[in-house]
Amino acid sequence: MILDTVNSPQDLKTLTQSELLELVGELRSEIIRVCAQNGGHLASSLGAVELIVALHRVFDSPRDRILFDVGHQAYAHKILTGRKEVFHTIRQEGGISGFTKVSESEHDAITVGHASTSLANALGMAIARDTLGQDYHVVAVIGDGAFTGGMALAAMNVIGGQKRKLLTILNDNEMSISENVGALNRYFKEYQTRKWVQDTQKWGKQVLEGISPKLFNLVDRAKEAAKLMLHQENPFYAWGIRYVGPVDGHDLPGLIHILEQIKELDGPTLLHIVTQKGKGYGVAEEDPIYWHGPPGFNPDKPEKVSKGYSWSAAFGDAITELASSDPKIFVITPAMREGSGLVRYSQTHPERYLDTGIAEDVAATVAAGMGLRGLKPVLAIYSTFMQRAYDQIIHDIAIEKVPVVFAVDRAGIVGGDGATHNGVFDIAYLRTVPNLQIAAPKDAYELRAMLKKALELQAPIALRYPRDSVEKVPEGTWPSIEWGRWEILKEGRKAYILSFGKTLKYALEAALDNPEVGVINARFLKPLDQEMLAQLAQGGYKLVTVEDHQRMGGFGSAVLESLSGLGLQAEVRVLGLQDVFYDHGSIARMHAEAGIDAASIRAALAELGLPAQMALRDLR
Ligand SMILES: Cc1ncc(C[n+]2csc(CCOP(=O)(O)OP(=O)(O)O)c2C)c(N)n1
Ligand SMILES: CC(=O)[C@@H](O)[C@H](O)COP(=O)(O)O
Ligand SMILES: [Mg+2]
Repeated sequence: MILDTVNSPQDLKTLTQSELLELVGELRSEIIRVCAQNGGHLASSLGAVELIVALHRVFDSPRDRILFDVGHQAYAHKILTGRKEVFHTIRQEGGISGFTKVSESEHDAITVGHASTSLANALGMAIARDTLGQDYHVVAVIGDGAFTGGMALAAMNVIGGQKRKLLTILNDNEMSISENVGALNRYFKEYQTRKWVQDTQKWGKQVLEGISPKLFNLVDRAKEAAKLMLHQENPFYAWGIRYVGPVDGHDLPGLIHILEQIKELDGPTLLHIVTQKGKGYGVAEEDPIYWHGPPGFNPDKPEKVSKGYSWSAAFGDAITELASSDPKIFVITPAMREGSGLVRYSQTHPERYLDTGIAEDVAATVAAGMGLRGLKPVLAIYSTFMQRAYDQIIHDIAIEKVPVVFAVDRAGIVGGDGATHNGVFDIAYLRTVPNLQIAAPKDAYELRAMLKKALELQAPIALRYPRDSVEKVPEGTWPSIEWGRWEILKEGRKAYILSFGKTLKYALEAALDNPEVGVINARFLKPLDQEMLAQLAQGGYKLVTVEDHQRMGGFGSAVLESLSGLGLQAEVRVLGLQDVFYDHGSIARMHAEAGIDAASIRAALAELGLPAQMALRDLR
């Protein structure tokens, strides 16, 4: 195995071309083997293997900074940069991250997981390099999906204006998680099919063979001048960025050659490479959507597995049904059709469905525009990605109470994706926004009831639910709900656990067999059910609040603030996530570590003088 001899990128420098090609195959096998075990971002990583080998052959990491947007395509980079022995631990508890992470390796230039940040980061590094009088290369690798993000496009604008030496590699596989969308995607597709583009590529390749970097510079300038006439409408030229491409991103010798040439060029350059998502693994090439981030599978007999009935599916089914009888409903996703459970909706109501690409900010403001003009927009968005739309939520939606319903998925700790993807800030950042209501259903029945009612109320309302499975509800079931009222799930004589959503199960478990302790489904997080809260305080009940969200600024804080506002006192324990970032790993274990699981609730109750009546349970 060539891979056995490669312990750092330096080891690539001495390999022959055929050894490098062999290495590409070995890397693919290793990526497939480990993704089969752990799950992971398979298709994206398979598509970037040649590029990563070429980059480490030509550039000199960690001196040169190589930035991977999202970081989900960088598995080969991890293996080649000293992590092959631990690669099998990727995304596992205590193992390496599924994305690049500065604290994990000196070769990881940025900590990432959210899309479209690489270019601004790269520009910052280029500015730091120039300001400090240093000399190294900065290379940003960004996918066509991540390129649809406003951050990437706005950074391009600054990069073009700055004219600093910086290489952007656009890894174009025509896919985001689902098919990529938008005008640039259309442009690139069409651009590649033009005969003169293909001819110039061939010509360019021939001319480039065997010429010195100096001469290349001259040829490049001449070519550039010629191209400028042809490429009149090329957006990169308009931005003042040298465009090279499109080139075959799986032609390793070709890539190495072109990178060696481009490396010498001054100013900002964009290399456009064309790759295939899932390259080298039949099933992933055929269905890169499923194999974007599959759970574990049998590598010899790769089959799709059902991930069970998820909250996302429950939302998707409910909104599909609702939209069938309400022509004003319009659903928006920022590039998360599959993850948000919207495949069925997008097929049933294609005329009332919009994928904005990775542009959460735009998605929120598009929803605002729709809401202002008579539609009932529903923005399906992951809690973690909604962070990108905070200003829009305040400025474009909340101030004027524009009726936008937010279906906030992946709320809480998410597991394998780790700190960048945990949806643990949304209550804190949303509850400070006036006019915005927040609710969290306990099951799919409540989700349906809340969604229907939220659309009737015509107000900005966020419904949050976790990355989890949920019991399916028969079609046509539309329970009603008393809006704003909490629900007593179990009566208690001395204390109540207030919780909602996923952590209700811990609350029920902790209160089981303990007649002193009751459980309340505190499903309305803003506004809180002040009436019930006042009754609890006035009744002298002790309270424990539990949430799968940061303790600071979350639901428990809201309870304390409300009590203070009501001029009431109660003995309260607030259980929530600690003031730290939670990495990838087992959700249950992290809940235990954070102190929000059933055992932690019991401990909090014991502190309040309500020890669990374990004897009863243990006797059974
Ligand atoms: C801000 C943000 N929104 C959404 C996502 C979810 N997401 C992760 S990868 C991806 C698609 C990226 O497509 P591309 O950059 O072309 O990479 P590919 O998977 O095709 O290699 C999306 C939408 C994210 N990581 N960050
Ligand atoms: C890299 C990225 O952001 C997505 O691929 C994400 O990992 C999807 O998460 P889910 O699996 O929860 O949809
Ligand atoms: Mg792509």
